[in-house]
Amino acid sequence: MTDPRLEIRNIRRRFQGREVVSDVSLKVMPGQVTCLLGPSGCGKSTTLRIIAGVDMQDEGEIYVDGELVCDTVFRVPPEQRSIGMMFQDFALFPHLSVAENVAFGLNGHKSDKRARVEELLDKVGLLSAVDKYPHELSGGEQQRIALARALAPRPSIMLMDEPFSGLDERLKDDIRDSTLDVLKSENTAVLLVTHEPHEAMRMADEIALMRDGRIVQQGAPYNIYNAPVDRKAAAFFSDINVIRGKVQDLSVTTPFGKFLCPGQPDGAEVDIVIRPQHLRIDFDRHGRGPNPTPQDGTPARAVVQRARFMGRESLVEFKMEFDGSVLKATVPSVFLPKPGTPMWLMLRRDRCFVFPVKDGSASSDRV
Ligand SMILES: Nc1ncnc2c1ncn2[C@@H]1O[C@H](COP(=O)(O)OP(=O)(O)OP(=O)(O)O)[C@@H](O)[C@H]1O
Repeated sequence: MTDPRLEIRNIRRRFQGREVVSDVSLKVMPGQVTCLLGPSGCGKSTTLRIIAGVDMQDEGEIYVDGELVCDTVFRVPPEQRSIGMMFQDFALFPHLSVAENVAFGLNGHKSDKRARVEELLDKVGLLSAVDKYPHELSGGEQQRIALARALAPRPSIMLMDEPFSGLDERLKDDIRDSTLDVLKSENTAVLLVTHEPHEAMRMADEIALMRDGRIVQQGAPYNIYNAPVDRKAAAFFSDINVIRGKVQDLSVTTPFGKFLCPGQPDGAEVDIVIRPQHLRIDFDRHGRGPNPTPQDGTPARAVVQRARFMGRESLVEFKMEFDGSVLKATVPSVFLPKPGTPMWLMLRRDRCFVFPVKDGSASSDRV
């Protein structure tokens, strides 16, 4: 098996006695994009700065292609780590042309440098801007030039810290996709920091979900989304519904019948978590609903509280007849039943997550 292009092991960093990076380990393979995803202040940027060599860990090691580049005694200087960087403010040099900006970190023959500059400008779709100056370019174009500049010296690793945050919301997805194409064509190993789940899902081969200085879950976007490690991890990617119950004889009673909770002792509290898109809605037939099915379980009667059109989907809030709790369901396209309409809800049991309630996890879903 090939060595990871980048590997960090057991990194810790403390500021004024407070640990902000706690035992973080991860690997990035060549040609792979790993996203370090988490809320503001969880330690993402600090981790990236340590890898770049502009900050120093208190414990742990960093390896590039299997070679140690930094532990707490040995340290390869940042400029010798073959690491490219793109941070939030990717400021180009205003007095240099596009070509000069991209060539900035390049050594060697003038003709070789020019060839590399043109190759990269072609890849980012801005060969025609070669002689322009940064002020003549839009924000998105400047971002693409900054990407070309960072990639020009062929770094084996690219570190990107919220590189799209300054861009117009409507441009972001296009620029993310074209950036990804360029990064893949260069076979660079990328570690991208973001607090936006959508960005991580769109860009990443692998997501490392970070919370309070620790990586709490790591895996392919599909797995992180569909098998979250806990309630907060589920809530980071979408709105969630939470049905809390107490275990009795290995099961919990809910508006949708009994849920099996193997391994949970009597009296233990559990949260049954379901995303709004996994609730199914059916019509009321004079007080009767659809028949139970093995997959959807028992339907539960509910009354529409309110319905809103959200653009791609409609969000409908229901009050459950069983216990007065409120559950949210999303429906593709336009579905706006009137408040007070009785309906039936079913939930895909294979899409529910059951988590034991930990002390202190009562109300907040902040990751
Ligand atoms: N040089 C420093 N001195 C003291 N505290 C610091 C320093 N750098 C970062 N911190 C603290 O460490 C914690 C983690 O910061 P960091 O910038 O790594 O988080 P982040 O997840 O990247 O957040 P954001 O997305 O807001 O940048 C924060 O509480 C921050 O205030």
